[in-house]
Amino acid sequence: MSDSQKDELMQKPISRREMLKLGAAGGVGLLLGAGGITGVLAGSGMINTAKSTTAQTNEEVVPFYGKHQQGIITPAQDFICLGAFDLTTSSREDVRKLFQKWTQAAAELSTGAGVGEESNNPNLPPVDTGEAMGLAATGITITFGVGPSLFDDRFGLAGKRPAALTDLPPFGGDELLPQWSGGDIAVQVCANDPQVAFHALRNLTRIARGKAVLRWVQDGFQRTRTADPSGSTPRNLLGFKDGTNNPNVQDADLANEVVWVQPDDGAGWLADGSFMIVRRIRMRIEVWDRTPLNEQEATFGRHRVSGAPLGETDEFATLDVEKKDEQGQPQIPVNSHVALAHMGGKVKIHRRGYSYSSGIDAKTGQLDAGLLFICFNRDPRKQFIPMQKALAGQDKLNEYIVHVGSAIFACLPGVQAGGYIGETLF
Ligand SMILES: C=CC1=C(C)c2cc3[nH]c(cc4nc(cc5[nH]c(cc1n2)c(C)c5CCC(=O)O)C(CCC(=O)O)=C4C)c(C)c3C=C
Ligand SMILES: [Fe+2]
Repeated sequence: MSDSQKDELMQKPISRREMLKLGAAGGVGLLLGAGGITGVLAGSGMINTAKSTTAQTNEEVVPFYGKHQQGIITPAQDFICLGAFDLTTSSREDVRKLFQKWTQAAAELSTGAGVGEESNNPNLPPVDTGEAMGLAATGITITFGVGPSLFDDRFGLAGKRPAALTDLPPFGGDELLPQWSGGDIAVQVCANDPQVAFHALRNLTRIARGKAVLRWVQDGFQRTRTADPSGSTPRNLLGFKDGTNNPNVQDADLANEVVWVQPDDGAGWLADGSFMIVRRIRMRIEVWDRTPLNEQEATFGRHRVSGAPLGETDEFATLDVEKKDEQGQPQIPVNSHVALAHMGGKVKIHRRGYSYSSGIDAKTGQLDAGLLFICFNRDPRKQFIPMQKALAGQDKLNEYIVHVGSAIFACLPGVQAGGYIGETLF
């Protein structure tokens, strides 16, 4: 096995079954040397021999350490728990220490373990909160980002603010609420189990006590892999397949073009990181549910059942916004969501959003549900912002949605074992 094959193997989420198959074929021995399968699984975090708060077996472990943070181009897990924090300290050293502690905890949590050493001291609160005890890692990823406000005058970091970490401009139709917007730091936890995801954010919040407090938290979900083992494109709460024409960011060249900040982009410390945009977009579900099918399809520019562009039958058929029907009219309405978001094929973003459902609006009795839109891009000034400007102006979908929350974060580069997230900044 070549070094690059080994690297690729170590970066990929790998199931316990796959690891056992590899072991049987002798591949694991070759890869990791002596120690046997138990050593391999312990080393990979698939079973934890050191802590009693851990899972017995972990079906999927995504390695925490690497060139990039996980949770950005990692195929989306079933659940998200996204928290934005405000710092309560004004000491840069405190912030650095917080990131060091968070890095250690996140690396532990990523293996399916609890945080810290269990003390069993009856006179002290347990170190880990315990609700994930015995649960598998379920592909958990924890991703850290910093917002524009971190670069104000509190920490002496103003000179390091990347120009691309700009405050998002107001867009037409925005009805943003402060309780769903902004934040000094974002912690995105994704996992294939909601309790595993919640546990991680809760324990990271606990670690931050005295240094940072939660500003807002939003949970989200997709259909689970149990409901759709084939892993076809998930549907959003308006019933349409959502994610079909995402760029293939497993292609390293495309990911470098669309997602990853490059060393000469202007902020060297952020190279291999990415910009995350979060928009909490509420759907006017009750209005949509009274809308005829042909109108719904014209709104997106795609067929509801197949997900194909209008006039086509295959979900992955090329989106040709120039194509005319028999009457010489555009086959895909020019004000449809995809016609506008396509941006002539010249501007791309990597979308990684989740549906959310947060009860009802007490004033109207209507559902507070929609899309926790998340995208990653290399430079929001050239990607997300012009795209959202185009959508805010004309998108037919605007009749059925309203943006109520907004945030932008610079997701820090990945780290190797021994380092800490944010080491190039603090
Ligand atoms: C500014 C970026 C975008 C926002 C905000 C946004 C909101 C939003 N989108 C949907 C549902 C769908 N979006 C689809 C495609 C699509 N959307 C964007 C960007 C934003 N969407 C892009 C770049 C694309 C791809 C365009 C292309 O080149 O084809 C689709 C179609 C299927 C797909 O390709 O994913 C759906 C469905 C909702 C419901 C929503 C706000 C609530
Ligand atoms: Fe969209």
